[in-house]
Amino acid sequence: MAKAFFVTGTDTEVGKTLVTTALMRAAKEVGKKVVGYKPVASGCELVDGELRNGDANAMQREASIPLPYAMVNPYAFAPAIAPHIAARLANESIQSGHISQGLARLKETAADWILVEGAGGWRLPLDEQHFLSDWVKREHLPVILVVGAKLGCINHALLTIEAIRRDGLSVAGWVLNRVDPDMQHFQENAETLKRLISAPFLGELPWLSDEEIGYPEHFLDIAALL
Ligand SMILES: Nc1ncnc2c1ncn2[C@@H]1O[C@H](COP(=O)(O)OP(=O)(O)OP(=O)(O)O)[C@@H](O)[C@H]1O
Ligand SMILES: C[C@H](N)[C@H](N)CCCCCC(=O)O
Ligand SMILES: [Mg+2]
Repeated sequence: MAKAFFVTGTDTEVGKTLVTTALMRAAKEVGKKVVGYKPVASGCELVDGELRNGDANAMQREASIPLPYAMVNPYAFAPAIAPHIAARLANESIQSGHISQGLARLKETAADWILVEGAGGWRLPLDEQHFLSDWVKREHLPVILVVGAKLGCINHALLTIEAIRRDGLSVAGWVLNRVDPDMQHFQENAETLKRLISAPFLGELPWLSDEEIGYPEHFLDIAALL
């Protein structure tokens, strides 16, 4: 039976995709078959008549098993805006049942691990009544938190962890990602986060150059997830 993890972040653009693909690569290095799932994506381009998202493309590329695009990303919206607004503009509704069906199909593959990347942060609306976190709750997925190291991230990280746990879910691990190379007192902030976060620390990604960004898995230790 495949093990699925949900990757969330302290915000949008904090490195969820970079970390998700790094986790996929790290899992493959220890012999796991891994696939990725991006249930809801906004910010997509039309390719051969199908809307495609960069995050989902990257996860499709890293998968151990070749998958059709729609299996990786069932909900794709063109504008790079909050997905529930993009859905409304497209006269579509995001159904959590359909997202569950997609996950169930991935569980039927030979994958050992399924890495599910959220959109935005933890409390991401699907419509005016539902959140993506409700779906994660329903699926009982352990959560991996990506903390984008920038001023304000301590508060965002602690509140996100509080919310995940109040939702009855576990924080399987967290990653510190240096999204801002110019952050002042990075080390002191990192020490504070490590002291205050009581969940397995999976590693720290430095600000990566164009050459290094292809190998982000070397900064992670996935032992706590195995
Ligand atoms: N450690 C890093 N070093 C260099 N560039 C980084 C690093 N982390 C993230 N980036 C870059 O920052 C951008 C945002 O990262 P990423 O797309 O992984 O964020 P995200 O949280 O998945 O965003 P979204 O909410 O849109 O899904 C990307 O261009 C990525 O390559
Ligand atoms: C387009 C962007 N990169 C993300 N995929 C969507 C982020 C939505 C955030 C919604 C919110 O919480 O305000
Ligand atoms: Mg992403």
